[in-house]
Amino acid sequence: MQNAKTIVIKIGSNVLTQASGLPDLNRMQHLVQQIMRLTEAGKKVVLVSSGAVAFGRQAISLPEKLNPVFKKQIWASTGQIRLINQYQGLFGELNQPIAQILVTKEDFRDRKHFLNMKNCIEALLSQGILPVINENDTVTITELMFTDNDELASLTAAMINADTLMLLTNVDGIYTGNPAEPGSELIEKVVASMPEVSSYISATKSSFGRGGMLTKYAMAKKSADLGIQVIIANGKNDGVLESFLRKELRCTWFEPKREKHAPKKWLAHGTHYYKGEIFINAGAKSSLTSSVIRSLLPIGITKIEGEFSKGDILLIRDENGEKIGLGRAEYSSKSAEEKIGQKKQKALIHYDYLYLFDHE
Ligand SMILES: Nc1ncnc2c1ncn2[C@@H]1O[C@H](COP(=O)(O)OP(=O)(O)O)[C@@H](O)[C@H]1O
Ligand SMILES: N[C@@H](CCC(=O)OP(=O)(O)O)C(=O)O
Repeated sequence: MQNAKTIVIKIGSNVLTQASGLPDLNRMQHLVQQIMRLTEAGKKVVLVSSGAVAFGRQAISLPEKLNPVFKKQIWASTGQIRLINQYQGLFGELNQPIAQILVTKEDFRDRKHFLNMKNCIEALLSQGILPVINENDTVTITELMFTDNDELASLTAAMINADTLMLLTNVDGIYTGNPAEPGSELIEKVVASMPEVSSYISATKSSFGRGGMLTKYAMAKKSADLGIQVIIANGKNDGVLESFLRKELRCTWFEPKREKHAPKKWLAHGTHYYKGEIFINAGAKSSLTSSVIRSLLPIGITKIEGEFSKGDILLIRDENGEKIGLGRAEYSSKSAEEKIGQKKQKALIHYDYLYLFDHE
C-alpha cells in the first residue's frame, strides 16, 4: 500500500444501515471519528456517501403499489436531508465543517460544470471543509443515473487528482467466490497483469446496494489504470481507517499504474459522456496509435456525427466504426465540418486531450 495525501472515501448504503434496514447511527459515528483520524494525520478527505434512499425508506412509509420511480424520488429527497443532518451533527461535534454536493452525470459530461465542480471541491478542501457528495437522485432517473456511487466516487477521484480511492462496503474486499461460502478467500492484491478477477464475482448485492461487487471491481480497475491506488475494505469493521493509516488493513488493494496526465483522467471516464463521434481514416488511426505523440488533424477525419462545442468530449472511431479513444474538441462541430479532409488545419483533438483505449 502506498502513502495517501488526497483520499476519496465512498461509503455504501449497507454500511450505514443495520440488517433491519434502520440507519446504523453508531456505525456512522464511528466512521466519522475514523475520518477525523485521517484529517488529523494531514490527509485531505472527500466523502462520497450513499444512504439517502435507505434513510428515507426508514422514515417515510409509502404504498406498495406506488410507482417505483416516485418511491425512489420521495425517499431520496426526504432521506438526503436526514443523512446530511446526521453527518453535520456528528462532524460538528468534532468541529469539522462539512459541505453537501449533489451531482448528476451531466455535471461530468459538460466541461464547464466539471470544472466548476472541481474548483468548488478544491476550494472547500483548501479551507478545511469536508465535502460530502451524493448523486442528486431526485432528477436522475434511468439512463441519467450513475451506475452507482462507486462510479461517482471513481469519477470524483479522477477529477480532483486524488491518489487514493477507498470503497467501503460490507465485506473485506473481493473474494475468490461468494464471501458467505466457506472456502472463499480474500484477494489481497490486484495487479495489472492478473487474469480477470471479475469471474469470481457473483451478481449478489447487499440488501441496500445498487451496483454490486462487479461494478465496484470495474470502477476500481479503471481508477488503478489511471494511477490511483484503490482499496475495497469493510466499513463495518471497527478502526478501519486507523488500520489503513498503520498499513495493516485487511482489504483488496489495487496496485496503481503510472499516473496519467489530469485531462486524460477526465477523458478516460468519458465513454458515456461524449457529445459527438469522429470517424477517421486508416492513416490517421495508425498515426494516433503509433508511439509518436500526435494530435488528430482534420485531414484524417472522414465523418462527424452529433453537434458539439469547444471543450466537449468526442468519441473517435475508425473506418469500421470500432471505438479507438476519446478526445476533447478544440472547436465546434460547425467549424470541424468545414475543415473535414483538409490539409494544414488546426488539430480537432490535441494530444494532451487524447485518450486511447487500451485494447487498440
Ligand atoms: N467475489 C465476491 N467478493 C466479494 N463480494 C462479493 C463477491 N461476489 C458478490 N459479492 C457481493 O457484493 C456485495 C457488495 O456490493 P454492493 O452490494 O454493491 O455494496 P455497496 O452497497 O457497499 O456498494 C457484498 O455484500 C457481496 O455479497
Ligand atoms: N444515491 C443513492 C445511493 C445509490 C448507491 O449507489 O448505493 P450503494 O450501492 O450502496 O453505494 C442513495 O444515496 O441512496
